[in-house]
Amino acid sequence: MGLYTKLPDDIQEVDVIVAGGGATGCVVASRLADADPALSILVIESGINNHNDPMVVHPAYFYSHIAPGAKYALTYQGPKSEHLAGRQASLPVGHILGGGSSVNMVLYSRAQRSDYEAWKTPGWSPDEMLAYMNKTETYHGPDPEGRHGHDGPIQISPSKFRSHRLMDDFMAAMNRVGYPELQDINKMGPTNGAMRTMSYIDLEGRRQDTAHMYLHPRLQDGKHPNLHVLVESQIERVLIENQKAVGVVYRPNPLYQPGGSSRTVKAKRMVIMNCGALGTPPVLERSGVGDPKILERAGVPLKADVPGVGHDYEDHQGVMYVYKSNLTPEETLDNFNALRVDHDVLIRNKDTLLSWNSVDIQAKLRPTESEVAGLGREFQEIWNRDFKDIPDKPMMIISPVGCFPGDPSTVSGQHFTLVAWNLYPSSRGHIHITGSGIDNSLDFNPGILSDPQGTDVKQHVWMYKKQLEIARRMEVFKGIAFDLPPFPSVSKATSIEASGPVADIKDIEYTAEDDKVLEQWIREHVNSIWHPMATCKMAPKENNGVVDPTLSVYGIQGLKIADISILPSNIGCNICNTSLAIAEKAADIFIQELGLGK
Ligand SMILES: Cc1cc2nc3c(=O)[nH]c(=O)nc-3n(C[C@H](O)[C@H](O)[C@H](O)COP(=O)(O)OP(=O)(O)OC[C@H]3O[C@@H](n4cnc5c(N)ncnc54)[C@H](O)[C@@H]3O)c2cc1C
Repeated sequence: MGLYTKLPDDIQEVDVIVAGGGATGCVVASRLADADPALSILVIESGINNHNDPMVVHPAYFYSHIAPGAKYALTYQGPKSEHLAGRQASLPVGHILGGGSSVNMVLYSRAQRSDYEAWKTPGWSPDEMLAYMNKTETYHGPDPEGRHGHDGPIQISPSKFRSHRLMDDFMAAMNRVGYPELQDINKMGPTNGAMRTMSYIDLEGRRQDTAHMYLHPRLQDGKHPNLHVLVESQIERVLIENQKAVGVVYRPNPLYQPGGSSRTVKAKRMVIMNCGALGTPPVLERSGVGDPKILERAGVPLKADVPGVGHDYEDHQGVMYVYKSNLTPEETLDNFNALRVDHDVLIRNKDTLLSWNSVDIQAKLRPTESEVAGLGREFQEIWNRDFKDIPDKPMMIISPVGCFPGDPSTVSGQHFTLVAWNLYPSSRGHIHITGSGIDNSLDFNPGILSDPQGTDVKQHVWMYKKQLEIARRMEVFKGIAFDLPPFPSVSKATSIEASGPVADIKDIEYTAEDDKVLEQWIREHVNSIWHPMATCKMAPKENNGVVDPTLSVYGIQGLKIADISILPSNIGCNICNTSLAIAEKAADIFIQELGLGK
């Protein structure tokens, strides 16, 4: 048992290898270890150990994880894209034990009932998934309808710090534009309104990543002698013999241990892929599992013809709208992010600010029928097909963020940001290998706004207008801090600031010409909102599926996937909750298949 940076020589073979120790990998390994302490399990994680790291434990450090050069994240960059006005989209993912759960924004957010219904997969219905969501959590919010878990390992609590003026003001502005406050938008019921957020933190305000909540306690309790965790080590490929996964080849990660050489570990019973939506497809392809054309181009011998690998990448796409405000430095995270306060003192004093992810409200919204009609015929068709008759399906999430989302030392004054992102874009991307080695570059294209009908950008046109109407009705609003789209000077769209009481503000009117300008501006500003998924879908093989409902990779025995890459289709939320539920469900499947715990 133990956590290693170098695997002891005597561990040459285990029962199960968990490839990737991120949000899902830590859950799967822990549940298998509980089911049978005699089962030998090896988790192999590319990043470093996260144990008690203050930058992990305190959610206020979130912005350091998405900043350029972030220590605990890997940034994937797409190609220059005409759909993004020649820009390259970039996307950080967790690269540390606990993966995304160690670096994410700790926002607790669940998918809609209709999301799981759309999967149409036996065993994965909304109610079956709800049981697994509940298994992960101990919910400290009001739960009159019994929709949450109350004895799981992950605590869900409100932040100990709130920016009250920003929070209450945003909620009041939401009401003014017609959206109600809801007690719980995460109960898998109808939603078209806003709630005060809950976070993946305990009552002390500490992050609840899956390494700290699942893995570390089992490594330390003396009851899981066969649970091993190797960090700072990259899986190069899965070893496949006679169409069966029999182990992995890994190497010390040169970022932390330069000059190391590759080594093989055998798995007697199962290899479980948990490298995430951008990590799992390249490992499969280097192992010979994927689209024969891509493998041939990369010089990898084919082991299983599974064309869906790395295909159909989905994500959420957002714009951050930054506003000047009359907030005080005590009401935003800017001083913290700009190191204008002494972090050691905050930590020593257990300051409540450390528990704050800067987001106090999350709203899931739908446009009205007349707003839909205003977005054109093509969008109306998408709406009629995908949204109209599914009333619990939101089109956007919007949240007020209590800080400047870049380097705050480059600006003066206090800001707030409205982050608005669309939930079910039609655009698709991909991630593939270009060569057989782990150091060969990846062909990654998130495909943002690349849908041929051009309706994703229309969603953003609606979101731009809606978020601006909300911002203008906030008492803390003191003008925009982003470059206004270059509307014609005579356009009414240039008159943002209104005089008089917020209750009297009228909506801005836009012309068709304004909308064209807006579309181009959105292409210049939109980016991924850090939710890569669906690159190894659970779906029939002929529909680009990679795994069946038991999470078995088509054509290879003993090879499973249990991370967010298996999502059959997009979900209307931040995606950690669904990742955790997938991991819990996966563990139950594997425990049964392995005949454990009998
Ligand atoms: C910046 C950011 C903010 C987010 N905010 C939120 C939020 O507020 N709320 C929410 O619900 N969700 C959020 N998410 C999403 C959520 O964290 C992810 O959906 C979740 O972590 C996915 O789990 P996973 O196990 O599939 O992948 P990951 O958690 O990414 O784990 C994959 C792991 O595999 C490792 N790995 C990859 N390749 C290899 C290899 N070859 N060998 C060995 N190890 C490898 C990685 O280092 C990583 O630790 C956020 C994500 C990010 C990146």
